Amino acid sequence: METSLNQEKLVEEIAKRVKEIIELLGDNPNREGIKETPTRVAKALLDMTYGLRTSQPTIKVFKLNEEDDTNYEEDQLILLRDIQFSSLCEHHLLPFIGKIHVAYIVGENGKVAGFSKIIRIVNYYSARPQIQERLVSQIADALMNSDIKPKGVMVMGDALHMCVYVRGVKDKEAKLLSVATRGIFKKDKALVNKVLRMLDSSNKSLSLI
Ligand SMILES: Nc1nc2c(ncn2[C@@H]2O[C@H](COP(=O)(O)OP(=O)(O)OP(=O)(O)O)[C@@H](O)[C@H]2O)c(=O)[nH]1
Ligand SMILES: [Zn+2]
Repeated sequence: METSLNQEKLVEEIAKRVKEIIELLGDNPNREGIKETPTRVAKALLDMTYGLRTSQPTIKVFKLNEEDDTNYEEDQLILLRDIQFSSLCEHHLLPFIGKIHVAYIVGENGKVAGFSKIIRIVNYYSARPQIQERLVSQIADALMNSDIKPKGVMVMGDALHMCVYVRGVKDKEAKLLSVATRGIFKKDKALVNKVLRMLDSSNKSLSLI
């Protein structure tokens, strides 16, 4: 984690530059309403990019069948849906916000990931300048390379990009959907479609084949 000393220095240095930007934009950075803004912006930027300065959270795993004799289904499909995320588009440093869905097939070791740890991974890779396609790929790789050693992973992002919403083309409806597949999901299109149906059984157009 960042030390508070580093954090204070960073806030100070970034705030200095934000103050200059406010001036360049034509506002008075010393007026009452805005004089604390450079510090607030600096803190917000640091908060939204903490993933650049910290290491990836550990994915705690549990072994199915460790303490009981339940006959767990082989190749169990696990889907975490509707993980809300916000990230910063690397082209404009504006937020993109939406949902990430993560599916995986339990590997031969019978290990599963702690639910919250996957959300921590989503948050971690979101907390940096990003593009959505890289975000879903990094989450997929983090799970594939973790101790759960799944047979496959599928990560889907569904987000509104503020750089498209508030500026440029100003499209307020367009959402970007991106999917990263690893392992068995690369070969088994029926499995991919099963996940898509689970995510939205009412929207048949989500089918990829
Ligand atoms: N594929 C993808 N594109 C993104 C993402 N975030 C932003 N973009 C796009 O990245 C592109 C950057 O294009 P540029 O032409 O360099 O930027 P620009 O002049 O601001 O483009 P406009 O947005 O069209 O005004 C734009 O088309 C953005 O919509 C993302 O996560 N994935
Ligand atoms: Zn952008």
